[in-house]
This record gives sequence, C-alpha cells and structure tokens, in this order.
Amino acid sequence: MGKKTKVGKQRKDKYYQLAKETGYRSRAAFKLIQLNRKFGFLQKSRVCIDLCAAPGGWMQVAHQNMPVSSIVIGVDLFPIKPVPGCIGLTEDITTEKCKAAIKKEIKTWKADVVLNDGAPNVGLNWIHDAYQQACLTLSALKLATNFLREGGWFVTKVFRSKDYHALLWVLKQFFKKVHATKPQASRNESSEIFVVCQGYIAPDTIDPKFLDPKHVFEDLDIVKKQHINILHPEKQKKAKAEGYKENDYTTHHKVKLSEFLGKDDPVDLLHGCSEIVFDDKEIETHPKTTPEIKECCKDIKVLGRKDLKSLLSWFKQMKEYKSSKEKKDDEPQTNDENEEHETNEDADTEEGDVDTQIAELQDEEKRQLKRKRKQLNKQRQKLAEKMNLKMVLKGDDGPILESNDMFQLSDIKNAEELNTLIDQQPDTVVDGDDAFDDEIKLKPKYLKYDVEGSKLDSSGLYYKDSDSEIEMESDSESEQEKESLAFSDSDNESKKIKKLTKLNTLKNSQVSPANKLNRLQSIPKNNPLLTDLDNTDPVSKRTMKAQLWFEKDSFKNIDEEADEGIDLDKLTETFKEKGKKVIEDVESSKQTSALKRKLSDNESSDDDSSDSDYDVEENVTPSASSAGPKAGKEGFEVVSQDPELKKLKKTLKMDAETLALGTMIATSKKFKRDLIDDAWNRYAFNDKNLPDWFMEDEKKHMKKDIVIPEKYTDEYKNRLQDINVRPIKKVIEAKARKKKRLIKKMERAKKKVEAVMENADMSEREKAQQVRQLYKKAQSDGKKKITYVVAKKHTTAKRMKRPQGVKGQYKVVDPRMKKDLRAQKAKEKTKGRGKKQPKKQNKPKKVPKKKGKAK
Ligand SMILES: C[S@@+](CC[C@H](N)C(=O)[O-])C[C@H]1O[C@@H](n2cnc3c(N)ncnc32)[C@H](O)[C@@H]1O
Repeated sequence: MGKKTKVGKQRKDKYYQLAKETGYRSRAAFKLIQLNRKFGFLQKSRVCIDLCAAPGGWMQVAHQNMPVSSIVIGVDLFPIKPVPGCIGLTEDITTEKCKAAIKKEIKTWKADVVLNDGAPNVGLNWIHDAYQQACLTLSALKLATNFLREGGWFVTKVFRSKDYHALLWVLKQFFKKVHATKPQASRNESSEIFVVCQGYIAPDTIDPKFLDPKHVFEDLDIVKKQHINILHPEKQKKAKAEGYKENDYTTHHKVKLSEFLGKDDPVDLLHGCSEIVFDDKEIETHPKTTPEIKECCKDIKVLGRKDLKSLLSWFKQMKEYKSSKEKKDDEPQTNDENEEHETNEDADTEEGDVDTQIAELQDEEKRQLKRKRKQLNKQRQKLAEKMNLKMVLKGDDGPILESNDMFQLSDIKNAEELNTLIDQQPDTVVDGDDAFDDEIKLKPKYLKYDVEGSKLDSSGLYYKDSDSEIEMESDSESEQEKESLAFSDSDNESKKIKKLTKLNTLKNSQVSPANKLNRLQSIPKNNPLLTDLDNTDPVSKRTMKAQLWFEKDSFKNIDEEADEGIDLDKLTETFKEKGKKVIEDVESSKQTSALKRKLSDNESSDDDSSDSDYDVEENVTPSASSAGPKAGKEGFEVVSQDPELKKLKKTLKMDAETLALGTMIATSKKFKRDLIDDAWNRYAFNDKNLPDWFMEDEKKHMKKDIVIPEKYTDEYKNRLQDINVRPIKKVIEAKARKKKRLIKKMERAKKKVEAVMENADMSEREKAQQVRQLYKKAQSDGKKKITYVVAKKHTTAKRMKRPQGVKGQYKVVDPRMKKDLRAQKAKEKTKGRGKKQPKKQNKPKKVPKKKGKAK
C-alpha cells in the first residue's frame, strides 16, 4: 500500500492555500517571491527567461515584479497556459531546439535574469533523480551562459546530493557571488535549496567541460577542477598534488556533537565539516536545541550568515551548560553526606511526587482559569457584537428572573404573618422627609422593580392604571371588604397594608394577564391583604364611567349651545347618550369620501336603514323614534350593531384625510358644528315617495363638500408615509444577520491579513496586493456573476469564443430562447386587440401535395 497523497483541500500547507487565495498558479511562486525579496533581482530586470516554468507561477511573479513592458519568456516541456504579458514556449531545455526557440523570441536582446525551477520526472531512486536534477541544472546554466548579459543573475534550484558541491563549484566559476539559500516556502523535508548567482562574468570562451555533466559530476574530480581557470583555460596551472587525507575519500564530513562541543574555537571545525551528528541525548533534548538548530546541523555547508551565527551562539550556551553541570558533579561529597543522601533519597522522591502533584494541580487550576477567562472574553465579544448591531441596548439587562424569596401575596395566610412581615426592616433607607422618601423606606428589600412609572395617589400609595383592573378581576369582592374592615381599627396599620397591597399589585402588573388571574385565584380567600380599594357598587361604577366619558373635551360645550334651536337641542340631548358612537364612527372608521357617500345615501333614501352612519342622527329626530334605540333599565340606550358598518370599519383604512377630519372634529368645535349642520337639511326627515330624478339630482348637489385644509392632511400623510417606509421586523432581522455575517467574514479576513503582514518574507507590494485580494474576497457575496451571451446564428455554444467586452464567467444561451421571449411579450401586448371585429371566415388551408408515395 502506497502512501496516500493529499489532494486539493486536504492539503493544509499554508503556501498552497495562500497561492489559491491570491491567484498564483503554484505554491512555488512564493519561493521566487521570497528569493527576490532577499536579493532583489527582478526589480531592475527587463528581460527574464524562466526555464521549466509550467504551470507559470514564477512567470506571474516575474511579470508582477519587473518593470512594465518587460519581457518574460517561460519554457517548459509542457504547454503553459498563457500568462498575460508573457511568452510561453514548449521545449525541452536540454535540447538545441530550445536554444533556437528562445533566440527567436529574444532576438538581439540579452537576458538580465535566468530562472530555473526544473525538476525532472522523478521516481526511479533518489540517487538517480538527484543526478538527473543536477544535470538539468547544468543544462539551465548552459542556456543561461548563452543568453545572460554581463552582470546578470542566475537563480536555480539544486538538490543537496553528492553532486551539490560540484555544481556549486561550477557556478562559482561563472558568477561573482553565489548564495545558497532555502526560502521559507520550500518545505523543510525537501532536499531542494536555491542558489542565487549574482554578477555573471560572461567569459569570452567557455570550456565545454564546465557544462558537461560527465565531466562536472565525475567522482573525485573536484580537487582537480579547482585548478581549472575557466576564463583562461590555456593559462591553467598544473595542480599541486596534495591527495586526500588518509581513509577520507569523500567531501562530506560528519562530526560528532561531543567533538564539536569539545572544541574551543568551533569555526575551524565548522569550516571543514558538512554535518554535526547528535550523540548526546541531554543536549539533543535541551530546550535551547530548537528544530532550527537541528536542521542547521544537518547541512553546515549551505548555512547562511544568520544560521551560522545562531549555531555559534547555541554552541556557547551548550558549552556553558556542560561546564556548569560538570562543576556540580565534581563537588566532593562526604561519606556522611552520601549516607544521608541515600536515606533522604526516598523521602525526596516522595516529596518530589507531592511537588509534581501540586504542580499538576496548579497547572490544572491555571488552565481552568484561562478557559474561564476565554469564555468570558467570548461572551463579552458576543455582547459587543450584539450591541453593535443594536440587538441589545446598553443598560437593558433583559428580563430578570426574580428569586423565590420574592414577596408573594399568597404566602400571607393571616394577619399575624402580615404583622411579622411589616415589622421586618427594609434594606433601602433613603433620607428625606417627604412622602415619596417615606414610601421608599417602606419598600421591602425583595421588591426589585422601580417605582418610576407608577403614580402616587392622594393617600400616598403607588398605583398604576392597571391596578383597578386586577382588583376588578377578583371575584371575592365582598369577602375582601370584610377582611379589610377587620383591619381598619388602626389607621396606620391599614395604611401600611394598603401600601403593601398596592406595591404587590404593582409587581403583578408586570406579569401577563393570564398569570395575574391564575395567581389571584390561587390566593386563599381569607387573605387579609385582598381588599377592594374601591368600595363603590358596580352600578354606580358604571354611571361614573359614563360621566367620565362625557367630561371629555368634545362634549364640554354641548350644554352651552342653547341657542341652536329646538332640533339642535334635541340633537345634543341625544348626543349626550349617543355621543360615544358618533365620535367613534367619525374618528375611526371611514374615508371622507365613503363617509360623504354614506351620509348622502342615507339622507336621500327612504329605507329604514337604521344601521348606517347617518342613522345615528336619524334616530335622534322625533320622527324617527320608531327606528330609534330602546332605552335600557338604567337609562342607557341599546344601540344595535350594524353588520354593514362593522364590515366597513374592517375594510376601510385610516387614510390621511379621514384622520385629518377626525382631528378637526376633535379640535375645532365650530368645524364639528358646521359638519353636523351641513349634513342636516330638509330632507333629513325621511320624506317618502320622492321622484327618482329628484333623488338622483339631490345626491349630487344637496351636500356641501367638506374642505379639509392641506396642513392637516399633509401632516397625516407624512406620518403614514413614515410608517410605510419603516422596514418590517423580518427585513431588519435579515439585514442584521447579513451585517453580522459580513462582520465575521471581515474578522476572518483581518486575521489572514495579520498573518500576511507578519510574514517577513514578503515585500510591501506583495503584502498590499494580498491584503487587497483578501478584503475583496471578504466583501464579495460569494455569488459569481454570470453574463448571458446569446449565441450567434449557426454557432454552437461550444464553438463560441469569448465575446468582446464580456468579463468573468459567461454562459452562451440559445438564441431561440430570446426569440421565444420576445414573441411571448409581443403576444401579450396585442392580446385582446381586434376582438370586436367580426370574425373573418378562415380560408381553407391549402394542403401541400406530398411528394412520393404515402407509406
Ligand atoms: C516544479 S515545476 C516548475 C514550477 C514553476 N516554477 C512554477 O512556479 O509554476 C518543474 C517543471 O520542470 C519541468 N521540466 C522538467 N524537465 C524539463 C525539461 N527537460 N525541459 C523543460 N521543462 C522541464 C516540468 O515539466 C515541470 O513543469
């Protein structure tokens, strides 16, 4: 079973993901980005040859970093998908044909930089593959020597194999400076490194042996080669035969760590060694021996200045550590001490165990604390988010669950319990002499609600409008009265009881009505606190209600209008009783036009439609007594509910005019009076058997149009507009959700941006580009915009090229769809036309003669 390779999203590699996000064709692009950031060879280059370039990641980077209108030529065995502004060639870089192809493109120009990221198809065995790669690099170098200008750059990938040093040596012959480096984007486990060669020497003649793999990689030839003068091969001096050290026939030298640490001056040793092998477990597991140090020890030859520095500082630290340890060990121990040491050893181990346990517990505690803090932070963050979205308002804690020790009316069974409760000292004591302060002092500690919003009545009690309702709901009024009488001996005491009762009802007023009723029903009936504060009997209560009704402003001057004449007097009389209905009808139900229509209909018709709007006025006239309402027992009239009116009320909406009319009726007595006057005419007495033509004519002209000033209607129009413009709750919620999603997306993008900003291997330009792309992605709604293009005649969708001016994703659609749609629209336009015209007789269709015989 082979090793499973990770595909697509499974690959968690950060550069792979980053390449996907930023649109680079390969993660290798970041290697070139990092190399260029370090050496800056692309910025001033005008011509670049990218060898082994597919799929084109390096070409993209080169094009982005080189000046505008620079030339980038990419060559690969496989075709490269066109990179905008670059030239792609499909050639084998080891062949002469490839050289000719490049020459054709580059013409007389010289390249400023030659790149090579070549990796041959590998798989036989590592030694073979490494050799192939070294040969490919040499081929790349050969091409570079053909096209590079003097002082140009050659950047190549090299595998660290036995041929590495030979290759490096050759490169050093052609370039002033040769840097071997491993960019961060290159995986640690890969043996590839990148060699950046700076300042091409451009020799006039080159010994072909330098570029011949057979010669370059020939075993044991390195020493010989060191004496070849590539610039002037003819002046070559004969090498002084030094030979190899005894039993040392390789260039790869391993040194043990203990040997390395034993040296006083490690530089000399580092000079000659290729690898430091760890033979000391203690040092290997030491916290200062980081994975980077271990990695550096593996290949000393490729280390840069920085790496060497860190290796040397580590060397110092380890040396100190070793010497201090040795000192400790060397300290003489007396025999007694040794014995004591042995006896105490057990105790020490026990103590050690306890210590470790304590340490563990402490660790656990710390972890828990950290977790809690994290949770708290999360909650805070969520709350802040909600507050940002205005889902939660500052200072509004939402509904508070009251504790069970809340004051419960049902808990008090008798007077004694009540007394003990009253004797309890309140928690809150507010200084002050006025009545309000006294009330606060009396407030028991478990009453958590605010007294704001409740009013103080004459007896110094808090009350809310809903209080009376609650009391009315109690069906044991008489019993409660009795109970309250029992407590009326002492004035003070009864006051206190009243206060408590009121406070309790205040509390109950915050509970839902259903709960209120349930609670009241569950309270024992002999509870001394359940008293009806309103002692009046139900009948007088109702008459009082009626009186209150007629104390409204709209009825105030009705009595004063004595000079209105007999009819009006009667009218006002009846108004007193029926006023409520008139006002309700006028204020609440109709649009003005509907009202007018209704009024005129009723005036002119002979019907006894006693339920119409005008009916109310009709009923008050003496002649209409038969249709009038019946007087109830208590002097109240029973007015029949008009089903038509009900329907009208339901269907009619309060428009601006109706509301304005209502306002005018309520605010201007004169207007109200005029309105009634205008509706009152000689035909209001239900004259019967009038001719139809007369009725028709009267309908049009007998009523005066009501003129409503625009300032009233405008005001209501604006108000209604405001209401209509306001979005519904669902829309607000959806918007809030969208906003929340966007904020989350932006936060995620922000984190990614932070990671990009912290990346030291990227230039400012690259960072800015990536940041732009990340934010752009975060702000997009994720839906791809598709442009629909109608296919040309006789062209299939597959064959169609991208039409001009169409960007992004597009879809080619059948032209018939468009045609059909147009036809459908045209059909709808002409629908119904020519219906009235008499039908033409269809001519009989000609039946085409069939050719050939029918089957
Ligand atoms: C690691 S990829 C290069 C990736 C490239 N630098 C990028 O950023 O997209 C190595 C490429 O070397 C190419 N290659 C290998 N041998 C070659 C040869 N003899 N001539 C041309 N290209 C070759 C392979 O086809 C492969 O596409």
